[in-house]
Amino acid sequence: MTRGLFISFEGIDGAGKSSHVQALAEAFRAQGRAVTLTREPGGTPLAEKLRALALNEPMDALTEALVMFAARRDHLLQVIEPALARGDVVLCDRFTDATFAYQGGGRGFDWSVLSQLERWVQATHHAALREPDLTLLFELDPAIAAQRLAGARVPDKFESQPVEFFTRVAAGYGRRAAADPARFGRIDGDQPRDAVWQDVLRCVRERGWLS
Ligand SMILES: Nc1ncnc2c1ncn2[C@@H]1O[C@H](COP(=O)(O)OP(=O)(O)OP(=O)(O)O)[C@@H](O)[C@H]1O
Ligand SMILES: Cc1cn([C@H]2C[C@H](O)[C@@H](COP(=O)(O)O)O2)c(=O)[nH]c1=O
Repeated sequence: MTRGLFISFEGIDGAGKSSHVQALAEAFRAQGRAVTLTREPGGTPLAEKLRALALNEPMDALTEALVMFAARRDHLLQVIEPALARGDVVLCDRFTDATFAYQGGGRGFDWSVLSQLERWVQATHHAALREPDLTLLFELDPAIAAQRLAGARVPDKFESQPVEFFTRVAAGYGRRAAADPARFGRIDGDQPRDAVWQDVLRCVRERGWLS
């Protein structure tokens, strides 16, 4: 049976990851793979309710981290693990690196507490610590990301944060990538869309997952 693959997409708000999630799903399907396309926070009815709270209601950093991990636990058990067990390619728009980047980097919440929560939440019957096989990290200067988002949509609680917040979020992502460089494909988001897409394809092809 084909082994499941777990790929997450990360970056500060406005870094330009979203359209590439759909395109990568189509590339895998064109080669005969079943794809589960999902997102965090969210991906199940319960986790989508938690998403609405997390993105709209004011709360302290620990509460925010707990809501993200509660949503993740439900999503992992209901969607991600069953899909990987079937042999699907799971493409997830954000996963745990976002909690380290936003709650750890952006909000300044304790990194070691997040690591403990990660170990509890991501231990399942199938894996001692479920993590993506590949994380595509879209990197873009926060000032450019803010310009791209300006006027594009009504900002949520995170998108309304100042550029300095996203500078700390980007540093949080950098810290996660430095700790586990083999898992990360770092993509320069400050390029035309097609060049970004070619970099996405290169990261997946060099692992032998797409021809
Ligand atoms: N390579 C690019 N060059 C210029 N603009 C881009 C590029 N990629 C995306 N954009 C534009 O930037 C904005 C943000 O893109 P997108 O929604 O894909 O970002 P995102 O990383 O998914 O953000 P979020 O996580 O907040 O949803 C959109 O208006 C999109 O059209
Ligand atoms: C998983 C996760 C997400 N966030 C933040 C990051 C974004 O601002 C929103 C999600 O919005 P998107 O448009 O779907 O990217 O939530 C977070 O703060 N912590 C997390 O763990």
